[in-house]
Amino acid sequence: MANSAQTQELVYLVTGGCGFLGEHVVRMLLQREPRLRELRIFDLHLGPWLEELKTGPVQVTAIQGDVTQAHEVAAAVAGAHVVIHTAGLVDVFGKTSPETIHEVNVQGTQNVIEACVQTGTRFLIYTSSMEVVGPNIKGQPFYRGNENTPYEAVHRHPYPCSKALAERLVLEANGREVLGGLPLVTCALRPTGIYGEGHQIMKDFYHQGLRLGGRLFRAIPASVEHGRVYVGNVAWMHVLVARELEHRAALMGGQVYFCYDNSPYKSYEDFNMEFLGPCGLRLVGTRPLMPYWLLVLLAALNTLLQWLLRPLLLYAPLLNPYTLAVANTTFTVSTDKARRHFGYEPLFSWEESRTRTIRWVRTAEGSA
Ligand SMILES: NC(=O)c1ccc[n+]([C@@H]2O[C@H](COP(=O)([O-])OP(=O)(O)OC[C@H]3O[C@@H](n4cnc5c(N)ncnc54)[C@H](O)[C@@H]3O)[C@@H](O)[C@H]2O)c1
Ligand SMILES: CC(C)CCC[C@@H](C)[C@H]1CC[C@H]2[C@@H]3[C@H](O)C=C4C[C@@H](O)CC[C@]4(C)[C@H]3CC[C@]12C
Repeated sequence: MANSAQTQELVYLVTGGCGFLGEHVVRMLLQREPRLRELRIFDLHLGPWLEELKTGPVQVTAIQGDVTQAHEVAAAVAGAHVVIHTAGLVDVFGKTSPETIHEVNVQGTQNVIEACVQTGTRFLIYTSSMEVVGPNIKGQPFYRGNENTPYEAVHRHPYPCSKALAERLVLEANGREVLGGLPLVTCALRPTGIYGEGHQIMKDFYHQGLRLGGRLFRAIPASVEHGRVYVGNVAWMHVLVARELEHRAALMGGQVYFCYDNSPYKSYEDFNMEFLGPCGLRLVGTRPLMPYWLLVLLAALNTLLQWLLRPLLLYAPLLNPYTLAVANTTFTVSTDKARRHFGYEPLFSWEESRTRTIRWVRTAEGSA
């Protein structure tokens, strides 16, 4: 909790503060940002857990609002020193229309930028995604790449398209004059696949394994490496960037940083087994049990079914051509840019991240 010996003067706003990552950012700020006076949490859906935070030394203000509504965003931003914009529609399963994804992720981000400019907020941190880079539509591998690795970032899917556009808006806004005449300082953080307490897809795989008698069946070759990063470390990076942006504006303004830690490079499924294994699941097969062409066919069939069933119900399975392409393409990051620019070191070791995640999966056992 905040050390009362230090002056509590800062007001932070976290958009999407009730989401998977947002909640970790909120809790991390309360634990590790002693200069915080007020923490505003802006989200479409407010969680009941916010109540317990309201008894601490920092004023916690919960704001139910929609980033697509410019006036709601401006009211929430007014008077904040720092905005951490994590709100977004994370949908690669076709649950939402491309128009809605664009509206929330792109227009919502534009609204946040304009609110900063109009109200005089100088520091904006945007939660971008690895998918701004890739995997691209050609399925080219990105192997242990960094922020400067050349890669043909071409997308068709609405989610990566929206994240790429929003990231560009944020970076281009760096240096814009805000109310009061000072320049806006922005930067973007690009997590790879985040895991940890609250990771819904991990829970879905867990329950699917339980339904299948404690087994999951390998679908993707073990050689396809997938970048993963622990949610606590992603949150810590956000807190550090927010803290350092003012002092290192010339260096950090307009920059992108991949989020990384010491989580091992593994295939998506093998990585999940690091947690699901100790919870009693087994991954069957050292090689994929189905030929890849059959997975491609099933994924295409799912797209067709989704389209046919749309008037009746929402059919949004995990497997579709896009998720298959992402899962089947190597995308891993190896960089130290965050350490060089703002002194980032992961707060949680791999062992601790793993232990915490296993503990969470176990507690999620009965909550299908
Ligand atoms: N989960 C990942 O693996 C991952 C990886 C890279 C980047 N990201 C990015 O991190 C951010 C957070 O992702 P997450 O996994 O925590 O997702 P999440 O869905 O758990 O959280 C997003 C939050 O945004 C809120 N939100 C959605 N639409 C809103 C709107 N119109 N107005 C206000 N709030 C709205 C949601 O209610 C939710 O609380 C997103 O921007 C996402 O693109 C996530
Ligand atoms: C082929 C099936 C058996 C397996 C399907 C797994 C699939 C649902 C997983 C694989 C990779 C996952 C994505 C990856 O971790 C990174 C991100 C970036 C982030 O911005 C949003 C989430 C997303 C797209 C993950 C979604 C689920 C994916 C596609």
